[in-house]
Amino acid sequence: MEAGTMTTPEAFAPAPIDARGVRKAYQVGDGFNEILHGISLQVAPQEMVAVMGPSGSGKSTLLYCLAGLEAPSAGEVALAGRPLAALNRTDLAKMRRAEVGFVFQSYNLIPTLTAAENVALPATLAGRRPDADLIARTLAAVGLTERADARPPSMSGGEQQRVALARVLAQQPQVLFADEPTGALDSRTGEMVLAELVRIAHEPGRCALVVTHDPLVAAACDRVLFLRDGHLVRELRGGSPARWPRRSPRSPRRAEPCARSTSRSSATRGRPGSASASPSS
Ligand SMILES: Nc1ncnc2c1ncn2[C@@H]1O[C@H](COP(=O)(O)OP(=O)(O)OP(=O)(O)O)[C@@H](O)[C@H]1O
Repeated sequence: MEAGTMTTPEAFAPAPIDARGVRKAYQVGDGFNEILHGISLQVAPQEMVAVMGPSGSGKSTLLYCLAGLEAPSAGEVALAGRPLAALNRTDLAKMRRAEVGFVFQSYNLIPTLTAAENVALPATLAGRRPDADLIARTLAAVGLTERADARPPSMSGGEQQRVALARVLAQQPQVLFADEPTGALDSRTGEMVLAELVRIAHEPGRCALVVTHDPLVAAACDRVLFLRDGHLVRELRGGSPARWPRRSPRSPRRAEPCARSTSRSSATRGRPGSASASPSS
């Protein structure tokens, strides 16, 4: 298998997440530093895929490019069959609100809204009347019925993460992206969140891509992709820790220069915790 290319069997097509030759470069001084060197991957309907790799290998950058939160420097990304490059800002934002859910380590909750109002937010932003029954059901699914009227500053990190998850459940997105979704949680809450992610990802017409360092999260996924130095270097099915590589995969060949590049600042970067990671973006 050529480094940087991961394919899904034909039987799974069409893929709700479809990336071809994705490159991402940042301006550094007078030059560019390419972080992703031509990544191709597909995630099939009802599939949950983990992306693992060393710190700095480009996992979050990849997730942000796939989710439409950052524009690739080159290559193509299609979500739910729609090429992102063909969408203007408004349509991209609309599509993200309607079809894409985000679960990040920091929860992007609005502190002045109650848990229930935060869960209702994607519907409110999309101009729909929130479905009170659905909101109650999703809060119950994450064990937060009693906290529906609480506001995020009065909630624990685990509770906030579960509100964020309930918001995604209520949104019922076709494509779910998660960045270290259990990273800040105690093991019991982490297991609950993971179980919900697995359940959502395996519903008809849905899928999930999860960036994680956590072997338990990866083990719950259908496939694990390993990223190293901006290349996809290995793919394992079944997510079984017993079959993971004990040594780091061999470094791939050097990247070719990228076709075009973009710069960004941390202010515009949609890192977890920043506004651009919110469902309102
Ligand atoms: N705005 C930016 N400008 C320039 N370089 C950046 C920017 N954001 C990230 N990088 C660089 O891109 C590389 C990959 O970062 P990224 O956060 O995607 O890695 P990661 O695999 O998710 O790491 P971690 O596991 O530590 O979160 C790093 O070298 C990082 O310094």
